[in-house]
Amino acid sequence: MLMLENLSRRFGENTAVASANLEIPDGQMVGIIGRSGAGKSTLLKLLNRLTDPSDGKIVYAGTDIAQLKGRELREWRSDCAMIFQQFNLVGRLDVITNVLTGRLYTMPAWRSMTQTFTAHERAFAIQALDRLGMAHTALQRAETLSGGQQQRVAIARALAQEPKILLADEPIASLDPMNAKIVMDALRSINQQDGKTVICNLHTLDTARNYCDRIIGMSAGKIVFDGTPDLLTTDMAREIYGAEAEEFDEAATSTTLPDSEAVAALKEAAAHV
Ligand SMILES: Nc1ncnc2c1ncn2[C@@H]1O[C@H](COP(=O)(O)OP(=O)(O)OP(=O)(O)O)[C@@H](O)[C@H]1O
Repeated sequence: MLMLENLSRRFGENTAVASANLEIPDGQMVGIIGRSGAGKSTLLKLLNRLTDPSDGKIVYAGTDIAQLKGRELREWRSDCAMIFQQFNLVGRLDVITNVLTGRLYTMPAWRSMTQTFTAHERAFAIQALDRLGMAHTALQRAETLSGGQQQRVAIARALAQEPKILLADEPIASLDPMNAKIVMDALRSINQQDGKTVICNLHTLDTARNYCDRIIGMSAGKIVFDGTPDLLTTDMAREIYGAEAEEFDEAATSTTLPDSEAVAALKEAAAHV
């Protein structure tokens, strides 16, 4: 169980995350939605301590994560793998080396400095790539892959960390719909087959509805919705996405497109607010 207790992060006068309280049981797939600037990325960064809280607690299995330092903090970051919108691979390195860097967290310091990997670690990395359908690219330079392929490698790298929790910050925002589906299917399968907690920031409401057990809506740093997808009403979506959502709704009623097509198109547009 991951618990946030009155967790806040301020940047000067600006409160990016305002007193967040959440309990996330192990094995849940959670989608965080909200407008640009709502505080979604900051919340994820707080979870793996890429940024430090101004106030409050993050508790996992009884440990206050906000207090960790040194080796314990490194171990937490290893338990809590992060996937980014821009993949963050090292382009000039081959795919397998990129995946193996996911193991660096778990190695003794001398081995991580020399970056020597055992046969077992290499086999593990290939297995992770194979799971994402990417084993055949193991020896290719990462920069030669498409965006969708790079994101699959980034997920394999996260798996190589053997994390307890997978955090994904807009994992499909740079991808076309087909690759977005492949990446979201992969995250859902890791969640369901391995029982890992997956928490992802998502721009598209539909994606959150289709893939997540639970949706958290943020607005101006606050959690304004927390529930199952079926509880997320149009009114609530409007509160989360603000005025723009209303404009999209109004446009939906005046469009000449057939209803279902119009709604789908508008939802897609609203998703990118
Ligand atoms: N390092 C920082 N320094 C100052 N302000 C920051 C910093 N990081 C985030 N903020 C501010 O905190 C607020 C929340 O930002 P955050 O990136 O968490 O939002 P978001 O919901 O993830 O937005 P987006 O969907 O555009 O990524 C914004 O007002 C942003 O300007």
